[in-house]
Amino acid sequence: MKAVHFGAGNIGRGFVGLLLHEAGIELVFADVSEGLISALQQADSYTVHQVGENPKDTVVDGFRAVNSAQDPQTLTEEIASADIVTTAVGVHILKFVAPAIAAGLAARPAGSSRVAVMACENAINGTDVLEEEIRKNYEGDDLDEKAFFSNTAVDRIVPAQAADAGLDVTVEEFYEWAVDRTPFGGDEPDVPGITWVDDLAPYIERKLFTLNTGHATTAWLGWAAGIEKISDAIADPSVLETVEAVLAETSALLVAKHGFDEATQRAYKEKILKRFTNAALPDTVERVGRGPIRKLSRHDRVIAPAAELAERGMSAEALVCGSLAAALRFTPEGDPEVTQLQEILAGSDADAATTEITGLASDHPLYPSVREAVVARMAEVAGS
Ligand SMILES: NC(=O)c1ccc[n+]([C@@H]2O[C@H](COP(=O)([O-])OP(=O)(O)OC[C@H]3O[C@@H](n4cnc5c(N)ncnc54)[C@H](O)[C@@H]3O)[C@@H](O)[C@H]2O)c1
Ligand SMILES: O=P(O)(O)OC[C@@H](O)[C@@H](O)[C@H](O)[C@H](O)CO
Repeated sequence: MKAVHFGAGNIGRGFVGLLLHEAGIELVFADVSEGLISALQQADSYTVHQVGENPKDTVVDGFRAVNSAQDPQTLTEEIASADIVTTAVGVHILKFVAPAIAAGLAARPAGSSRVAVMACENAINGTDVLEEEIRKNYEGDDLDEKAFFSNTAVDRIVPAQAADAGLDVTVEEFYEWAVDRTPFGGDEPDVPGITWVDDLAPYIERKLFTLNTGHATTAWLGWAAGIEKISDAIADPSVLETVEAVLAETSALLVAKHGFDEATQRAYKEKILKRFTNAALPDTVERVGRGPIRKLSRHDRVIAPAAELAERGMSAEALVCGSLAAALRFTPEGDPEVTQLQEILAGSDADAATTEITGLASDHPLYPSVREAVVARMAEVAGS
């Protein structure tokens, strides 16, 4: 069995690639970073260093690597004979990898088995986004004979790696890769690291609205407090207090919407907060807070749960006054989305900015409180 994995970054090497390798699957990385690809091509192996209470090193070897920008022919051939295609590139990048996947699928001989395509991104139904882009790019009318598409939820904290780490990756011990079983029709590959589920929606939302909402809030508030590491940020009592308030709101939504048992959700949240405290993991508020435009978009970790809470007449005050307000004030250098967000806040009127940032319609019940937070930040930007 063979997998082509797009994105040989932190999650690619430290999680998805590792689990595919451990399942005995032939692994091919595809990435646009020439330095990374040539390092992978020259290396026999790399090591995944698990840090925390149970440190462990795992060697990954036997992989190949293709530069997807410079060697489309090889990439097409690899996909044409693969069984699995996965991605961990960022949800906004999926449209750029879709043409290569479409070309590889089109090159598969008629009658060959169908490829399982799975996007492993932090987004609700990222594979649906990828599938739509592949369908736009696929030449022919037999795509459904060549591939099927399955949504996933991936969870493992993999920080940005030290400059001298080479290909090695430092990761936390915990991981969960939940995959929608239904498109596999009873023929799931034997990947011991995968948790197969019949209804993925609750898993995706529980992960995104607990871990990622809490993580982002910790990062944005930590950054405002001048803190560099996530483990230090969550140790700050005022940061923790707000994160707890935010997660009380998202937990209430998850319990009401998906019927999670309250005690189970509480334990899930507590375990996540403990993961944030892992001081052996060199994770930073800049990495976790990155991409505020994506993170504040309508279906992501802040506005999606807040909007659903408001629609149900439940409180989203901490999400708006804690998470959103801190995100609007998150201004590290070097993140294009930070620059874009501050430009929107400096240049638009309040209604245009509110809608552009959050995607909320002006008649949505969450809109007035979000607009108020935007107006407060616009006043600061105008006065600075
Ligand atoms: N790091 C984590 O803790 C974590 C955990 C769960 C999910 N995720 C998600 O996984 C995805 C990847 O995150 P990451 O932390 O590994 O980021 P990363 O920046 O370490 O890796 C992304 C990789 O994608 C490559 N890439 C960019 N454009 C590409 C293209 N057009 N074709 C092929 N490769 C391309 C980059 O060169 C990079 O190597 C994101 O969606 C993220 O939200 C991350
Ligand atoms: O990758 P992002 O930018 O969507 O979110 C940053 C972190 O919250 C994220 O990478 C977590 O570490 C990860 O989702 C843990 O499973």
